[in-house]
Parts: sequence; structure tokens; C-alpha cells
Amino acid sequence: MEEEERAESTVPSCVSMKSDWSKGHPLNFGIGPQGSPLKMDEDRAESTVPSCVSLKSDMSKAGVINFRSSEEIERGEHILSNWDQSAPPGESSCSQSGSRSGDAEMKPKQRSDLQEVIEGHKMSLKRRCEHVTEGTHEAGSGTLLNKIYTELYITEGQSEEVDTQHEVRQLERTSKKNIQDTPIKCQDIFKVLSEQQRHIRVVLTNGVAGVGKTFSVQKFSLDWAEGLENQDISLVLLLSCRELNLIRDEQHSLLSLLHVFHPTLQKIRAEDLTVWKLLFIFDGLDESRFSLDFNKHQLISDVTQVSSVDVLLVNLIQGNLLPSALIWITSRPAAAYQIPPSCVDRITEVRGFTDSQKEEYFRRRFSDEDLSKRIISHIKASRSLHIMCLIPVFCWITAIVLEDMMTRDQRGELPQTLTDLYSHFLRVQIKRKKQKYGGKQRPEELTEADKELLLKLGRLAFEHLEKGNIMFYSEDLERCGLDVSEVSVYSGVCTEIFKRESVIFQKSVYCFVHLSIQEFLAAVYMFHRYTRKDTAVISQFLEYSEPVTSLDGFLRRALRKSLKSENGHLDLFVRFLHGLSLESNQRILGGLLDQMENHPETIQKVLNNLKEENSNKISPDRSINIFHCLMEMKDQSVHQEIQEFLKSGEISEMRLSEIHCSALAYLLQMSEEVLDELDLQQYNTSEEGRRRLIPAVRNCRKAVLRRCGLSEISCGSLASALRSNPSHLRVLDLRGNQLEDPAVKLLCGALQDPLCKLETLRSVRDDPVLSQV
Ligand SMILES: Nc1ncnc2c1ncn2[C@@H]1O[C@H](COP(=O)(O)OP(=O)(O)OP(=O)(O)O)[C@@H](O)[C@H]1O
Repeated sequence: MEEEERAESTVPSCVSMKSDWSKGHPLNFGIGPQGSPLKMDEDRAESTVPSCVSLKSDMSKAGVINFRSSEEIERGEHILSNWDQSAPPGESSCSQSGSRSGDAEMKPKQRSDLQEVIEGHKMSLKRRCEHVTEGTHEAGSGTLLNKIYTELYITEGQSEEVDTQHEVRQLERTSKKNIQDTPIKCQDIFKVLSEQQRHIRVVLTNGVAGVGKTFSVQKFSLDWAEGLENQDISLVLLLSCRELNLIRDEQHSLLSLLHVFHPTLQKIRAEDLTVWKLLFIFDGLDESRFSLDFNKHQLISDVTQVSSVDVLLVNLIQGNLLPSALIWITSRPAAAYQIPPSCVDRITEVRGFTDSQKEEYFRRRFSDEDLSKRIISHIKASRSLHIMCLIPVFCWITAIVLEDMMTRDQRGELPQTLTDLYSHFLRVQIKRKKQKYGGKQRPEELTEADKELLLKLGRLAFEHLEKGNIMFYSEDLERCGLDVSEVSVYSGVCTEIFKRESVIFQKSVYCFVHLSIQEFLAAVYMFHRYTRKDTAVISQFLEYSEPVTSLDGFLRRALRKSLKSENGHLDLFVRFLHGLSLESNQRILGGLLDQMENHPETIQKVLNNLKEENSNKISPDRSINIFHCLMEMKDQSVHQEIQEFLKSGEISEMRLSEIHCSALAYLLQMSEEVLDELDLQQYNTSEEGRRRLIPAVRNCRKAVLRRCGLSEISCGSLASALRSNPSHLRVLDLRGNQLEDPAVKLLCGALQDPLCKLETLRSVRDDPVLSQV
């Protein structure tokens, strides 16, 4: 890959998910001249495209958790400790722990037994947290967390509106969050840091997919288990929500639940729990399949009282059960609303890596200093990659791909789009598998058996993506024709694609290492079905009975289906699907997909369809994904035209199509400059085009949306913009719109939100409700 080439690299971005995965904005805003709506820094003038991330996924890819049986633990792991129960002074913020109050009444034998239990637990927790599956070449040999763990940028407070939108968009917005919130270190998460703060009992940590929430709780737990931090806490009890799902239908007491998930604690008695200072960590609330009802539930205050898991959780969080226990919940933003703010003493947000932390990550990851330097300079040269690397999981994927490209003899072009990046990623995984097993073919070549296996994984990925599932059981695998033992071998080798997550009660749970990988494999599978003319699968997916015969027809219907999804769970998938239609990406996949001979006219048709797609009934926020699909197909025309438009400074001169408006909305929204005024009437475009500009309201001080024919759907977008944080909007002019009741309700809700900082609202004259707000 040539240096020059890289500096020009464009695209995108990426990731999704329920994902709430990501935020980059690689688009080139640098060119706003004086008088254009944007004022931009010169050094950004060369930047190109966007980035992005998605994922609802709810899967993080931290280490495999192996629950060991209590017999195992009893057999060999009693550590007679010299652990000092007296906590180092000043470590904790928790005034009400009462943690050791019962110790005085304990007999020495009892106390030493308990110390033993705690030491055993520490050892087991250490074992669980010290290795992660990140980037390992060898099956089963996880990397040491401490070797690769890089400090993350975590802040106190919440910067983004909590909504249920797709993670891709959340990530995209994240990239421009202002960096003025107070940073907080992971180990200080329960500490009182200012005089205004009171005792911190419940902490809620938000963050988009892949941003490092699981890594943070693992690091916190490891430091505690190794005796380094937070030693005033007697027991750290790490419970991942995806594992709690496994006992969703069972009845448990809090005590028996702990025995199930932490067999080392078998000897613990109910009274121990009430006198010790405990910390419960619930990692990945977004992955939980139970619904927490804080208003109406059974009251539980006894750790031996049996109930359902969700009721136990609600009582713990509300403080009815073990009121002095500390609670740390992590979640993607879309699910965090489940916890009422009144129960939460501190909200933090993991925001990923700052620029210097990104570099630190690559330095830690590669012992070869020269290689890490080259990788860092490559990433810096490509604005889109650099922005994507704000999210650690993309650092990881980028590191794997670039390491491979740079250590290979023949060097290809640096990945420009997400599909490029993920295709390379899959190819590297395949190669690793080959290197491990040897074989006659060149490492890149796939055997028929490999293809078959990957496509079955793709089917699993697709079928469950549609249903919103990210965890699978053996039965699910079998239903897709996957042999569980085969998958174990495969996942053992390609640990970065698919893994066995945990084993509880002899039941294995599997998942893809990240939702974006599930989305990518799902797209590979669907594209393969298309090339094989599998009308049954295609029609079922598209919910369309007529056979789809052309590539452009297939992609158009897939796009429409994705736009219909309320939470955008197919957005990244459909972006990948468009990217996979390019021969260049099919080639990277080394024969996994049948190489299609696409006539340039067909590709042109697909591009035209994207540019002309009518999104009348689609939220303007969602319409931006159409522009991302275009970028995924490496079509720069719309992007360039918008750059020209911004450069010209004559905003009312050029006629803007709807896709131009989505591109512009994206650029304005992601710009680091806040626009003084956005007046939709100034743009020479259709009514629909004007509506597509609404997402840009997020990044301006005054928005004039007069006579725009605002519908309920566009008001939904507007309401979300009003709630965004930081909120720049002070003046909103809505005159000349006939708003229906549901639209007014949406706006009223947003106007009452504490995040909304609006000072002046010029509303519809004959809409008394809105004018009163
Ligand atoms: N602090 C860190 N240092 C180094 N790598 C990190 C760090 N945080 C995250 N990563 C990388 O990003 C990946 C995803 O991180 P993690 O699983 O913690 O994200 P998450 O926020 O829990 O995501 P999800 O919401 O999808 O579960 C990790 O497997 C690792 O490769």
C-alpha cells in the first residue's frame, strides 16, 4: 500500500448495532469557504469520508468465561491467605458499607474460613479476567489483559441522548462529542470525587458497542483480585447479563444465584452477605433478555428469598435487598433507560480512545516497535481509519488487518470501506486457520469444507440477526447444519470470529466475537444465496413473492426492508450487502462468494437506485444510511458534489437532490463546527430534501424549519435532535407547518426534557398546544 494512496483513502465508516456501535465522521468537511454554512479547519480539508460503526450487538469479545465446578475449586485452590482484611484507608467512597461490622462477633476459625473463601474467589476471578481472547494467534491461549489493556477515556455524565436508535448512528455522533466532561478512571468509579457528591451506591456506565465496557469491568475486577485497587470491597461479584439469561426462567434466591455463577462461594452464608461490603457488577444490561419492572414487583429484602432473576435484580438496584451493596451496571445506551435515574448515583460513559490512547494501544499490541510505528502512521494518514479507531474494537480489527498487510510481501490497497476492512479481516482469519493446519493449498485459498462451514455460520448469523439474537445454543447451531464439534475446532482456531462463550450447567453458549462480524457474515450468506438464485431464502427475507432476478432489484428491496426496521438492526448488514456487490471485495474473500460478472450498467443501476430512493415515510436519520451504502460501493460522486457545493458558498444556487441532502445532513451533523443558522428554505431542494436535512439540527444554534411539511416521522427526528447532548439549539422556528397531534406530542416530550436547551420557539400559529409549551 502506497503512502500517497492512503492519504487519499476515503470512506467510511461504520458500525452498528443494537447495537449501539459507533461514531466516526470522516467526511470531508474541510472545505467550507467563507460564507458557506460551515467553517472548518484547514487541516481537515483533505479528509474524506466517513466512518462508522454499528452494532447492536450485543456482544463484546472479551475473554471466554469458564465456570469451574465447586469440586474443582475445592480440590486445589484453597489459598491460606495472609490477606489483610483491613482495607487501606481512603480507598472507598462507600460510607455505608458496614462491611466488617460482623467480623468482631466471628470466631477465629469462622473468620479464617471466610478469608479462605475470599481468597479462593479472588483467585478464580483473577483467572477469569486475566486472559482475553483479543488478537490471539494460538487457539486457547488468550492474551493477558494487562498486556493489552490501554487506558480508556471515561467521563462522568452522559453525552448522548439515550434512545433506541441504531448503534451506527450513535457511534457517528459520538465522534464529535465535546470533550469537556470530567474524565474518571475506571478504578475510581465508586469514589466520591467532589464535595458535592454523596455516597455512590449505584453506577451506570454507558457506551456504544465495542467501546470497552466489558474490558473496563474486567480490568476493575482483575485489579481488585490482584489486591491492587479497591481493597475496601470484600467481594467483587461479576455477573454478565448474557449469562444471567441462561437462568431467566428459573427461580433463585440471591444466595443461590451467587452459588451458581461463582462456585467458589459455595461456603458463603446468608449472614456473610449482609455484613460484607459487596460489589455486584452486571455487565451488558443491553444483552439481558428479562424485563426489569421497577414499578410493580415483589419486594425482596432477604438474600435467601426465592424469586425470579429480574425481581432479584430490581430489588438489588433499588436497595431493598442488601442496601449497602454497591452496584455497577454497564449497558449500551439503547438499553440504559431501563434503570430509573432515581436509582442511579453516578452515570459514566466509556467514550473509547483519545488520539494518544489509540497510539498507545498499537504500541502495546505490537512488540515490534517498527511495525507499530508504521501501523500508526498508516492509520493517521487515513482519516476514516483514524476516526474508526476511536472505538477499541475497530482498533483491534484494524490492527489485525494492517499487521497482515504490512508483513506480507505483496501489499494491497489499504481498506477504504467497511466492507473492505471486514473482508480483509475474514481473509486473515482464514489464512491463520490454514497456517495452523497446513494443507496443500496456499493459505488464502479456501477448501470446499471451509466455504461450507463459513456459509453455515453466515446462515446462523443471518437468521439470528433478523430476530435480534446474538447468543446461540447448540440447537441453534444444529438447525443451521453446523456440527457442534466442528464449530468447536473452528472457533478454537478462528477465535476472532466465533466463540464458545461459556458453559453453564453443561450447556454451551456461542456467539460471534462482535455483532459487526455477525452482520458481515450474515451479508456474505445472503449475498451468496442471491448469487445461487435461492429464491426461497431471498423471497422470505425480502417478504416479496415475485422472484428477484437482478442485482439492482435485490439490493433495492434489501435496502427498503432495512429502512423499515425501527431500530435499524439491518443497517450495517445492508451496507455490507452493497459493498459485497463489488468484484474487488468478492476477490478479497478468496472464493467464498462466486465471482459475479457485473456489467458496469448493473452497478450504475444500483447507484442510481440509491440516489433516487424515495424515503418519504422514513425517518431522515435513517435515510442517511442510503448515503453510507453509496460510499460502501465506492461511489464518490455525491460526496464530491456536496464538497463542491460547500466550497462554492452559494447555498441556494445548486439544486440538491434528496441523496445530496442526506449527505449534507450527515456532514453538517458530524462537523466539529456548530452552525449558526440552518434555514431549510434556503436550500434549493424538494420538500422531501428539506426533511432529509433535519438531522443537521443537532449541530446548529438556530433552526428555521418553516413550511417544511413536518410529519410525525420528521418530528421524531427533530425531537431526538432537541434531546441531543450537547444541545446547541437555542432558537427553533416551526411556523407554517400543520402538525398533527402525535407530532406535537413528540415535540412536547422533547421540549420538556432537561437536555433540551431551547430558549425561543416560534411555533405554528394555530397550534395552541405547541405554543404553550
Ligand atoms: N481498554 C482497552 N484496551 C485494549 N483493548 C480494548 C480495550 N477496550 C476494548 N478493547 C478492545 O475492544 C474489544 C471490545 O471491547 P468490549 O468487549 O469491552 O466492548 P463493550 O463496550 O463491552 O462492547 P459490547 O457492548 O459490544 O459488549 C475488546 O475485545 C478489545 O479487543
